[in-house]
Amino acid sequence: MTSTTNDSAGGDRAALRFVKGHGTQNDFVIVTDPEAQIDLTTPLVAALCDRHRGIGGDGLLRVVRSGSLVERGVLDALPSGVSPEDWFMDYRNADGSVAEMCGNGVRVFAHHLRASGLVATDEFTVGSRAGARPVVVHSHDSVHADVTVQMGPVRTDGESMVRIGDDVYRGLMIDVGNPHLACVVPDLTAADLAQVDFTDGVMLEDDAFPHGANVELVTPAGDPDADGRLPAAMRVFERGVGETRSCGTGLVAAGAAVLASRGESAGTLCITVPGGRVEVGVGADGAYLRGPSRLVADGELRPGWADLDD
Ligand SMILES: N[C@@H](CCC[C@H](N)C(=O)O)C(=O)O
Repeated sequence: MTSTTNDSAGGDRAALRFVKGHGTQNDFVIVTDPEAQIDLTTPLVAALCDRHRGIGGDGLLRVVRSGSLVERGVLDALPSGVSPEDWFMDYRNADGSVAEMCGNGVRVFAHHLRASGLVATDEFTVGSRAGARPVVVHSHDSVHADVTVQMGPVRTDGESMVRIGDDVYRGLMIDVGNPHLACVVPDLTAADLAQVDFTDGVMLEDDAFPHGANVELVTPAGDPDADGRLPAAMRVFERGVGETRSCGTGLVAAGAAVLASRGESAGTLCITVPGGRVEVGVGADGAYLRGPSRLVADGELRPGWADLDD
């Protein structure tokens, strides 16, 4: 990539290359910055992810060497299991806020590493703020990939409620590296789920999530398929973004919540979201997420693109 320095949202004075990709239509702007030279300010990220004045995306993935983030003071220390030479997914939400993990993001990130030649093997580790995330790239070309991510531990921390419009839903507070409220609503058909109106956002219980949370509504959708996977349908409202068409960590939280609603702690699910379908596995050793990645475009931002005052 062309290196650039950004002193503010409007301070870029060199062309900035990017790749655009998505995982089940959870879409990302990908910026390769191995030595962490870009000052990823909140306004800069928000402008890049803005669908009107920037490229547009649910989030931004910076491709950076883990050790560089520590050297530059972006991270205080390497997260658990992450080596300085590992590629690190420095994830930001569309509003510019930092999040610990992004499951769909890791699939797209791994695809980009593999397709661009930054990584030459199909199995490697991606660093994230939530820790190391081993990946397997089952197949890939320059546009398509099929990727499994080991998503680490899934922790349930009790129950809480959320108001969405006039309705209140109860769910499990689940940590998948980032916080979720996963609400299983068994009597909601897939058609009812599609009608839920997120226009006014979601209202979480006071003090339940000091750093906010992502909210999933999930409905079990019948008997296991021929591979023993439980079908389910999910919609999600993401912290720092709004409603998205998919959320990988949310899919894992939803899968764990569906299993818990059946009195089970392990199993596999095939979950449909507005943007596609993924496989989720939950077990004593942690969870995995398997699904597609698409890289759709390469581009270059023009110097001065982010000037906000004209
Ligand atoms: N879309 C992501 C989750 C991104 C972070 C989330 N919005 C948060 O703030 O925790 C995924 O695929 O997991």
